Amino acid sequence: MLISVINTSKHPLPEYQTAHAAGMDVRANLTEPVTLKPLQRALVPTGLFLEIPVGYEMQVRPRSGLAYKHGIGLVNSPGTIDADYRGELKVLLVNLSDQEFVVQDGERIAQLVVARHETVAWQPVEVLSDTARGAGGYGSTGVQ
Ligand SMILES: O=c1ccn([C@H]2C[C@H](O)[C@@H](COP(=O)(O)OP(=O)(O)OP(=O)(O)O)O2)c(=O)[nH]1
Repeated sequence: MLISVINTSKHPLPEYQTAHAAGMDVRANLTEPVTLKPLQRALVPTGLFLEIPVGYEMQVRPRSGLAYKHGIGLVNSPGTIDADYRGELKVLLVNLSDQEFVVQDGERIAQLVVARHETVAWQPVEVLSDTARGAGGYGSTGVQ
């Protein structure tokens, strides 16, 4: 699919690293590095402005390498980019490690997955259909 994009960053557009990857790695666009102390968060700019087709959303997801090696995640994982959003795409990083982490300009900080979504209209009713599960949840079938 095609997504219209304005790239005000000094970096290449997000790209798939392998032929069948689901996520495109997106880069930080910084004038100076951002230091994240343990448990600190930061809204990191990308310099990208998108027009996602109606009926689709973009999910901003963590990169497992950054998570595993440095404890870097997303506060709002996954972030949701709406089709009608015209502002700058930003990434809400959090440092979940016990050591400082420095985000460098151009660093691949997250990945972007585009997905179709439905738009719901509610149908209020008095009764829902019976199922074997009923109201069971939260481990009702066992936890192993
Ligand atoms: O990680 C994110 C999450 C959101 N956004 C942008 C795009 C999205 O369309 C908009 C609103 O996001 P969301 O709906 O998650 O925010 P909200 O807290 O519900 O705020 P709002 O009242 O503005 O919808 O902010 C980002 O750039 N990065």
